[in-house]
Amino acid sequence: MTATGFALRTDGAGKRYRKGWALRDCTLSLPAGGVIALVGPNGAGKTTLLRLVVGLLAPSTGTVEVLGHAAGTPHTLSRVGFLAQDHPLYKRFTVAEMLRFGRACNPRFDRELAERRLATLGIPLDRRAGTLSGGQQAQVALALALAKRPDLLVLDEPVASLDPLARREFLQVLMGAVAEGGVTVLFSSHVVHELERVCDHLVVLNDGRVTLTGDIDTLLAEHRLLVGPRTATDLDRAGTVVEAVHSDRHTTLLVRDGALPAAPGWQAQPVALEDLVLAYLRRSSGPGAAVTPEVAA
Ligand SMILES: Nc1ncnc2c1ncn2[C@@H]1O[C@H](COP(=O)(O)OP(=O)(O)OP(=O)(O)O)[C@@H](O)[C@H]1O
Repeated sequence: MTATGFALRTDGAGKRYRKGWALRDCTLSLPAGGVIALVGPNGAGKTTLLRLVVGLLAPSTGTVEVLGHAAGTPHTLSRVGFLAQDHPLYKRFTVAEMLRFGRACNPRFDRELAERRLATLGIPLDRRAGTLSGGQQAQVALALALAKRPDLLVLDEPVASLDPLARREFLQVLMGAVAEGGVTVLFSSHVVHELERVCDHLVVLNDGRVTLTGDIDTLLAEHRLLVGPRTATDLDRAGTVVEAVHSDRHTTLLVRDGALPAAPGWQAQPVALEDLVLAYLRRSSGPGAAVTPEVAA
């Protein structure tokens, strides 16, 4: 646990490259413990945010606090593990050599733990990393990162290049490590439909801005799909309309904290996490809000 109980707190954090802003006005409070998913399309700013968290970049504006201390300071560096995109490994090293290397670089490195994990997965220690499958390389990189016994483990799109089976196995190992306790996981992903099963918190980024964040169960409880006749007259009780979709005969509203409209013919349905994320992404990508003039009027 941290002094503040937060794994990550940012306040107005932004990062500007020469070309422009990659991340703007990012304010987050994410609790320690559990799994946090960072979701967004290509170029949304996910890698930039993760690099600020692990101290590889300094913010241009605002602050980034990790485990109760400023990111990138000695307090945090030894307690944060980072697995970059494509799980970079020294391809000519054997797995055993990489474990020795990890031990030499990190005083907290738990080599026995890594060896146990790799034995369970049937990954031989005498194989060179370059000869392992993509899924096995990802598992070796994860075992190395977990052996550092970090309080916060940050993974940049760890499953993007893996097939569905390898992805599932990777996430299982990750969840097992979280269940053993002591580590908060922050990872970025494009694969939204698997997140509900494995994540506790969600951050959605689009075009460098946070468009949605919160506890996943709470977000799903707060949002509903309201389906009714297309020509609705009483929508004033529909709460905050995140998105409105019209077919010839029906209107479907994704609402936050919204009661069913009083007009006849309306039904409420739960929303799936993937649909929720996609609606917020469409909303923040579009020219303004998703509430069409027809419905908002
Ligand atoms: N070193 C850099 N110099 C200049 N611009 C950069 C640099 N790194 C990222 N950017 C720009 O910042 C924006 C956000 O990039 P970032 O890599 O953080 O997004 P991302 O969400 O991780 O994307 P992806 O899913 O494609 O990896 C993009 O417009 C990108 O072109």
